Amino acid sequence: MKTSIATVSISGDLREKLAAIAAAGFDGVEIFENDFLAFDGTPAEVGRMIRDHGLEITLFQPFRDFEGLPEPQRSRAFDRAERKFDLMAELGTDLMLVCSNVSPTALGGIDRAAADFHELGERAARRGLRVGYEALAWGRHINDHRDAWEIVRRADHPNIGLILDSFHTLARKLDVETIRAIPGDRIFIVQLADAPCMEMDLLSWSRHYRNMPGQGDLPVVDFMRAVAATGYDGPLSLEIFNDQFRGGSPKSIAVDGRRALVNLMDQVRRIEPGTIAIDVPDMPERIPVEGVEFVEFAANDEEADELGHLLSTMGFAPQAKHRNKDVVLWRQGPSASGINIVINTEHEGFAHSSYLVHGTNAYAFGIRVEDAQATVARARALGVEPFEQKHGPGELAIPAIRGVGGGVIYFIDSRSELSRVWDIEFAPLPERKTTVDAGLVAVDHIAQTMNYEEMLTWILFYTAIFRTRKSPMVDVVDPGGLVRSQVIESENGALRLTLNGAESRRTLAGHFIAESFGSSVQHLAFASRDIFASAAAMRKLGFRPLEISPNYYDDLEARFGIDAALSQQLRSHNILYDRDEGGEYFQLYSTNYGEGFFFEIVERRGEYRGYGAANASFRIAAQKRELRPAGMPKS
Ligand SMILES: O=C(O)c1ccc(O)c(O)c1
Ligand SMILES: [Mg+2]
Repeated sequence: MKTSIATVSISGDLREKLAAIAAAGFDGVEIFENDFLAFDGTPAEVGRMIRDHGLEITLFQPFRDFEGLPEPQRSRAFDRAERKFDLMAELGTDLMLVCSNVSPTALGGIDRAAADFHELGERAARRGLRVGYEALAWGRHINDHRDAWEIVRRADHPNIGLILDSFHTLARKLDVETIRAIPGDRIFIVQLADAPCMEMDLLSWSRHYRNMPGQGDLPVVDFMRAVAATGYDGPLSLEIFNDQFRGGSPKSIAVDGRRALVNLMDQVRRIEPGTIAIDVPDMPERIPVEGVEFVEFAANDEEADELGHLLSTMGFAPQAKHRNKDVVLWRQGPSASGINIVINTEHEGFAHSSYLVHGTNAYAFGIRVEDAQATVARARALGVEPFEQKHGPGELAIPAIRGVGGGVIYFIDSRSELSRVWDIEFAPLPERKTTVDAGLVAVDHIAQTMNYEEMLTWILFYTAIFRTRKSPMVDVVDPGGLVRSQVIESENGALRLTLNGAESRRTLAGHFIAESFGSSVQHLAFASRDIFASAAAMRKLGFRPLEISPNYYDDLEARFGIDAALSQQLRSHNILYDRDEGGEYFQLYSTNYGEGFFFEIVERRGEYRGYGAANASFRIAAQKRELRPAGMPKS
C-alpha cells in the first residue's frame, strides 16, 4: 500500500511538513502549489529535499479552470499548463491534478471538455507526463465523478485519467457503487478525506472542515470499497483542508493521517477479502473489549491518604498490597467486585514521573481483552507507541501502550497469567478493614479531558484500535465556555469513554487541564445496581455529594412529569435524572478532588444508551460553585 498526503493537510513550512510526513512513514506527498510558491527554494531543490526524505511526489496540484473555456482564455489555459509542466519536470513528478472549472466563463458540454483534455493529453505525453481530472463538488458544470469519468473516457488518451476524491463524491451523497464500473487503471490517484456532517455550502465545508478518514461522519469505507473493487492499486492520498490542522502539530497530524489510512484499508480488506489489488499490512482485527479491569492512580503518600478517604466514603477499602512496590489495591466492600482501583505511591518509575508532572492523577487503566499481545500488535501497526517498563522478579510484563496525555493503557487477558495479576503480584492485607459495601459493581465509564484540538486524535486512536464506535459530538455549556463531548463505546458497553474537549481555560475542563498539566482522566463513573441504596450507604460512610440546585428538580418535574415521590428521593440524594426511549439514567456526583477530578455513581435502567448530556451543564455549574478559588492551598 502506497500512502501519500497532500502538503496542505499539515501545518508548518514545507520543510517542517516534509519532515513530519516522512517521519510518520508515508511513501509520498502531493505538492499543493501554494506550499511550493511560499517556499524560497528552486523546484529542483524542493524535489531533492523530498527525495532526500525518502518520499516521492505523487501529485502536483491543483491546476484550476482549464476545461471548456472559449478563446482566448482557452489558449491561455494551455500556455499556463505548459509552464506548470516545466515546473513538474524540475520537481520530478509526472502527475498533475486538474480540478473542474469553477469560472463563470466556462462553457458546458462533455465533448468540448473531452476535446480539451485530449489535446492536453497530447501535450503531456510529449513530456512523459500524465494529467488527472477531478470533479470539485462545486464545479460550474462538472461536479460529479460520473461526469468527470465520462469526459476522461471520451478524451480517450492514455495520459489522461480520473482522480477520485472521497470528499467530493460523499459530500454530494453520490452513489459510490457507480465507481465500481470504472477501470482501475484509468484512475490516476485517489484522494481521501472524511468530514463531520454539517449543514453548510460545499466549498466552505471542504476547505475548512475535512478530517482524516474515521474522524468524521462520511462513509469513506464504502467509498474505498468501491474504489478497491475497480482493481486500483495506486497511492492512497490524504487531502485534508482543516483550519485546526493548519495550526496543529505537524508530527501528530501526520501520525494520525497514516493511522487513518492503515485503519481504513484494514477495514476495507476485511469486508472485501481477497479482492483488493492494494496490499494492506497484516494486523489483528479491531480488538473487542471485554471490560475495564482496573484504574490506577499515581499519588504521593499524603494525597494517597486523601484519595483513599474519598474512596472509603464510596465503600472501597484497601484489600491487597503489591509484593514489591508501594502499590495498593482497593476494592468495593470485603468481597471482590468488578472494580479494581490501584493507588501507586512508588518513588520511582513511570507512575512517579506522572505524579511529579501532573499531581495525583488516574494515569493508567487496564482493559480486559481476548488477547493482550494481539492488542499491542494492532496498536503498533497503527503507529501507536507501546509502553514498556522494567519489572521486578516475579512480576508480569503487562502489555501496554501509551494513551491520552502521557497516560498508559494496560491489557489483561485470560489466555495467559495476566488475569491472575492480583494473585501473583499482590498479597492480601492482613488488617483488612471490612466496610459497608456501597453496591458499586463496575466501571461504567472513564471520562478523559483534553484540549479540543487533541480530540480528533484520540477519537481516531480509540476507534482504530478497539471495536468501538463514536457518538455524535455534543456541546456542553460551562459558565466559562463551551466543552465538546464525544462518546467512544463498544457495542456491549464493556468500554465506555467520554472525551471532553476544552476550548477555554475558564471551563472546569480547561481549568483541570491547565492545573494538572495536560490531558487525563477527569472523572470515573461507577455503576450501581440501585443508586438510592448506594447513596444511602455512602451517606453513612461520610460521602459528600455534589449539591444540585432545587431549580433543577423543579424543571425535571416539568420536563419529565415524574411523580412527587421520585422527585423527593432525587432531591434528597442530589441525584440527577435523565430518560430516553430506552430507559432511565440516574447520576450522583462526588465533590471535586484536587483541581477538578471527581467520581460519579450511575445507574442505568432499561436500555438507556446515553450519559446524561442534558445534565452536564447543571453538574458543571454546581462543581464550579464549590471549586475553591484558584491558588488556595489544597485542603
Ligand atoms: O478546494 C479546492 O479548490 C480543491 C483543490 C484541489 C482539490 O483536489 C480539492 O479536492 C479541492
Ligand atoms: Mg481533491
